[in-house]
Amino acid sequence: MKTPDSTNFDHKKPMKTGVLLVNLGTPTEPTPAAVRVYLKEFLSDSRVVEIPKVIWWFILNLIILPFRSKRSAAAYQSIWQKSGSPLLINTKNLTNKVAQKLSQKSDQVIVDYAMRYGSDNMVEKLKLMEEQGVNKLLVIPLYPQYSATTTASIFDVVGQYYQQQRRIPDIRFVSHYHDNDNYIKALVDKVKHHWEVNGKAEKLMLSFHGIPQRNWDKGDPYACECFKTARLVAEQLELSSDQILTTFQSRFGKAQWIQPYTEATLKAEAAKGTSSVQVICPGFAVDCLETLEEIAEENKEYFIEAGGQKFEYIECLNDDDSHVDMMCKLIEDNTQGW
Ligand SMILES: C=CC1=C(C)c2cc3[nH]c(cc4nc(cc5[nH]c(cc1n2)c(C)c5CCC(=O)O)C(CCC(=O)O)=C4C)c(C)c3C=C
Ligand SMILES: [Fe+2]
Ligand SMILES: [Fe+2]
Repeated sequence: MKTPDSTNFDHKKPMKTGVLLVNLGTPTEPTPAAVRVYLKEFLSDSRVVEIPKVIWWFILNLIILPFRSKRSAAAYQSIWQKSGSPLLINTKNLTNKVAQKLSQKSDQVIVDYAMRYGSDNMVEKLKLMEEQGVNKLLVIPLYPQYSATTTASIFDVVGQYYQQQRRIPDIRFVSHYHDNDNYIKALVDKVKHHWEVNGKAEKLMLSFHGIPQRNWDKGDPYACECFKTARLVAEQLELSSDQILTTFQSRFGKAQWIQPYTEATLKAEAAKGTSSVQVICPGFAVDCLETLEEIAEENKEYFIEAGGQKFEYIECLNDDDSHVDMMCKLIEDNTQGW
């Protein structure tokens, strides 16, 4: 029993700041069984699919999971690396470099990554923070543009976790960084570097992951933030409106998603005589299935089959120095006063 005389108070323990970089998550293996487990958790999140639970349960379990797990597993197999899923590898690499850079300034900051779905989940990592004596916590979803489907879902887990805890740290949450100067500059520099090495294509496409049009109509600011990112990048690259294409990929299901669609735009551009495009995906902090397979493989094929000559994919910021620097600055800005 603790009393005012107890000697086991922890007032003298060092105060640690924890930084959790959170990404979507990925299957543990590129097999239909592992992809099924991952998709089931992901697509059962009511932030991701807003269809009433009972109806969605039947659609998900009887139609989507049996077919999609096989199809997606084949896609994952085409990009899988020796040490695992690109999304996981790239997220770990970025985190390690950010941790390394921040450790040069302070030994009281702990940086880790977590995944919203699947392994390395957020609860596990939040517990680990607590065990290491973190009493100030900064959570950064690795989504530059806010969406309820992604960012808010991460917030939900933080809320649910601390609902079960007696002791809650100081908590800060970065809900977006779509117009952050250093993020825009990192994208601009990435494109400029690509131009220096490969020359300039006729058009630069900025392809973002889509969301349902209904979500936008109901107030999700995601599309507006994507268009703002694209506008800022185009301005700094001094591209005119006919040299830049802002599009949305990864449509899921039959409902209308935000447009223009990446696939339809590439086909239309090729058909009207555009011979070369370069594509970058600024909504993804690191390369993953949606960029390496869907854009660099599948959409490249659509463009070339429709008559295009040259299609170049420009990688995500991944663990580039510019990305590490911008993340460190974002962390410093958001831990002011701690
Ligand atoms: C970048 C932001 C993302 C938003 C917004 C987003 C919304 C969203 N996604 C789906 C359905 C799927 N997405 C899938 C993969 C996937 N999605 C994102 C990011 C966003 N999703 C990433 C980074 C990835 C890649 C994961 C990896 O392992 O590399 C998939 C799984 C793959 C597949 O079967 O195609 C699905 C399904 C919905 C429905 C949605 C918004 C409503
Ligand atoms: Fe997605
Ligand atoms: Fe996809």
